[in-house]
Amino acid sequence: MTGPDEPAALHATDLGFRYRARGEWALRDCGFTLPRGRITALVGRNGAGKSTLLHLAGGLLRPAHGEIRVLDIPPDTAAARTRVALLTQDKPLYPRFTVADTLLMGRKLNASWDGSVAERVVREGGIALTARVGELSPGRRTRVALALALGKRPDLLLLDEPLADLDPVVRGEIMATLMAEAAEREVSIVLSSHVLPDLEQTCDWVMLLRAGRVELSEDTDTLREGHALLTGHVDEEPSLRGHTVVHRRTHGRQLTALVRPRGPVGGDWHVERPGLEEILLGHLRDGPGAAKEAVA
Ligand SMILES: Nc1ncnc2c1ncn2[C@@H]1O[C@H](COP(=O)(O)OP(=O)(O)OP(=O)(O)O)[C@@H](O)[C@H]1O
Repeated sequence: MTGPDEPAALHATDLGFRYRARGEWALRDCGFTLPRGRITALVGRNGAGKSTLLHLAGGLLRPAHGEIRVLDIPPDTAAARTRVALLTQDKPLYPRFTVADTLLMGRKLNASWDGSVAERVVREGGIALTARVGELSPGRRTRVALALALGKRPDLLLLDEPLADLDPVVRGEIMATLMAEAAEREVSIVLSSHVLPDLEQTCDWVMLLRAGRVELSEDTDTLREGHALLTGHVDEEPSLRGHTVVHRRTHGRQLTALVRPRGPVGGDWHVERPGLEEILLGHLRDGPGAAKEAVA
């Protein structure tokens, strides 16, 4: 976790939201700080609350409870609208506009517009400025929407599943563009994604939501160092008492356990350092909050 005085990209206190006054809570009791200058992966099962959180951060929704701040200011202010760009899943673009028209609209709507950045992002995807947006493939439309968001020169970029409809090559290209932008301008990026393998090389902070609550919010190195993948005979299992077993599976008499050790682990285990994907999958399958999810 970051300290309370460190500048935050996103900061929430006791945040709650429900879509209808009497409906289920989509987010509840969320308190977290995402540090600035990082690429944060927002992960969680379907319906965990990722889009809701990004919409709250983008000022499209208002909290029913608690508070969320972006770059230490409220999201529904003019200052936040200038400094924060949100790319939603539906990527609202005008299908009859050409790509050039779309970028011109970006210039007219944003005082801080940088056409060279937007054009570079479009050009890198081999997209003609004369192409009509409605005739582009979904992946190319995503790139145009991203160009519009980056051309705004935001300090915080919120991306709701930007990789969902892209092939692996384009996903890699988009992630490279985002990383370059983050490194060059220290843009803070928060992106929700189900494509775990793509997050390993790019994200340096992870927040995992489960049934509307924050289960993890950590630096990825700390997360890797804090987990161990143990393989051994099932009879060794009692030695795991007192440690957090995030996920376990057996194959015959062999037990493999993803563990968050609380001190030295006894027993006769083969110990490996798991990758980020393995850690996140373990938590998503049945991390500590899984029982709560089952009844949510
Ligand atoms: N417009 C809406 N009206 C009512 N309930 C909604 C609406 N949008 C989302 N929800 C509910 O809020 C909860 C959180 O949904 P949300 O879309 O934020 O999850 P998510 O993690 O983004 O899911 P996914 O990975 O499927 O996109 C879910 O229970 C969902 O059914």
